[in-house]
Amino acid sequence: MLLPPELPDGAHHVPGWLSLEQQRWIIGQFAAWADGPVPIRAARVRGHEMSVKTVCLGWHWRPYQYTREAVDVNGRRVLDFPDWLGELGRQALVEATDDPRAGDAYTPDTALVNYYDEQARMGMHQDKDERSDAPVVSLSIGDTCTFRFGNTEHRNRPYSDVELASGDLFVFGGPSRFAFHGVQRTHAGTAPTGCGLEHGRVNITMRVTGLS
Ligand SMILES: O=C(O)CCC(=O)C(=O)O
Ligand SMILES: [Fe+2]
Repeated sequence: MLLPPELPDGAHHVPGWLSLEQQRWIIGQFAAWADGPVPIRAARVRGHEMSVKTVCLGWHWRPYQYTREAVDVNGRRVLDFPDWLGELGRQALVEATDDPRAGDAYTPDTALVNYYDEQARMGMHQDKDERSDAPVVSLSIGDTCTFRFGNTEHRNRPYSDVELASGDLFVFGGPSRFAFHGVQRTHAGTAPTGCGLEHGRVNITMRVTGLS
């Protein structure tokens, strides 16, 4: 029998957490977010465009800083972080951790919404531009990807390769909040019918910036 990979403390994978109807609805929102006021774009890291395209809510992220205005795109303020997304984040924490209080104090104020085409990847990195150790809640829709979740020390082993499919929830908090992670590849043609996306993968990570 193939057992799911073991994850370090603070990391949780909940397959199929979002219904197809929720996935479709979120993709409808994504289509509007991607149009602007700050259109979706590939952020530049040390002069190179990332293969992933990103649109942000609440705070605009660019390597390696958050601002209210998208100074590296068109200078406009990003859309507000929606209340429904924060509510979903609190539910996600409760269900991922099996702790009914886990969401009580969770008030994410930014979401990075990434679009991966079949070539896109994301190298191993830590999410550490936030001034908060509150958990990151990640939702995936569309094609399955191979997500590598590692340790807080470096990019190398030990790590676990997890297949994140459409509707899956992944949470990393506590001792895993600053673990290295990345997307090794996406698997073209694996998005389920009815998820709202025919090609590619959308990932939403909500975070607490700790900024005001
Ligand atoms: O696409 C994913 O599953 C992870 C995205 C990610 O690590 C990030 O946006 O920092
Ligand atoms: Fe990340």
